[in-house]
Amino acid sequence: MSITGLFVSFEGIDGAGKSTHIADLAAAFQSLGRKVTLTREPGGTPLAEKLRALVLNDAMDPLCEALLMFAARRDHLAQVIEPALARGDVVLCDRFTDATFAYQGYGRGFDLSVLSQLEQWVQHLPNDPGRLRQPDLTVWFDLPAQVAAERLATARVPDRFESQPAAFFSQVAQGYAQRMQADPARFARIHADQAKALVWRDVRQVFIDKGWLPPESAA
Ligand SMILES: Nc1ncnc2c1ncn2[C@@H]1O[C@H](COP(=O)(O)OP(=O)(O)O)[C@@H](O)[C@H]1O
Ligand SMILES: Cc1cn([C@H]2C[C@H](O)[C@@H](COP(=O)(O)OP(=O)(O)O)O2)c(=O)[nH]c1=O
Repeated sequence: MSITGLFVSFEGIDGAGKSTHIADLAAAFQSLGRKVTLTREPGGTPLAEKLRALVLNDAMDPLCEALLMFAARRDHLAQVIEPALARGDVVLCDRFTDATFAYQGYGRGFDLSVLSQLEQWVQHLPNDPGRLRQPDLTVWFDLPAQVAAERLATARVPDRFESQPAAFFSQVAQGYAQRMQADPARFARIHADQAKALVWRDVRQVFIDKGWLPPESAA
């Protein structure tokens, strides 16, 4: 019997807590005997990691930024995500296309219709060009921009996005809210302004409710 692959993306402004919980989810799936592909965007392949280094560090205009995000995504889908899903893996991806709409679209103010067109070109399914590859579930860590800034102040050296002012992240958060409104069935919104253990409890519950993790395996 073939196992169905699962594609889960994790979203939220920088410092929202995605990385903190993705590793625990991977462990929960692995303890069930599932093979997990843990990956991230921009990045996930040698080429896409090179594009990541450029886009996080070098100054460029918003179109260039959007094109590089989708170029990295194209390679990532072809080399990592599609093969992993075909094998039946659980793919846990730290950010995907919602981030491009939220950061380049709502944060930078770039034309959303151009982003939609790029999404069509890059994400059509190899065997079914009429359909787009989208995550089966997107976990959105929703955290006020001010709280995220406080967490990051002590956590790491900021990159080109992390050094943006709180107003930028409020726009990005609005972008995530719009994306969720457009496709509510795909999203699970997590109230990330809680202690880590409570955020983990809520994240875990989303997967239990989907029937993807049994309650006892994730305790
Ligand atoms: N619920 C939480 N409460 C307080 N600090 C947290 C919480 N979740 C994560 N952090 C801390 O905030 C920082 C950013 O978390 P991280 O998981 O790297 O965010 P992201 O991957 O979304 O950018 C880290 O130092 C992390 O330890
Ligand atoms: C995937 C993606 C990320 N980004 C930005 C968001 C983040 O600031 C940055 C890198 O994301 P991320 O890997 O989440 O960084 P970190 O682990 O350091 O929090 O790239 C975009 O602007 N557009 C995109 O399409």
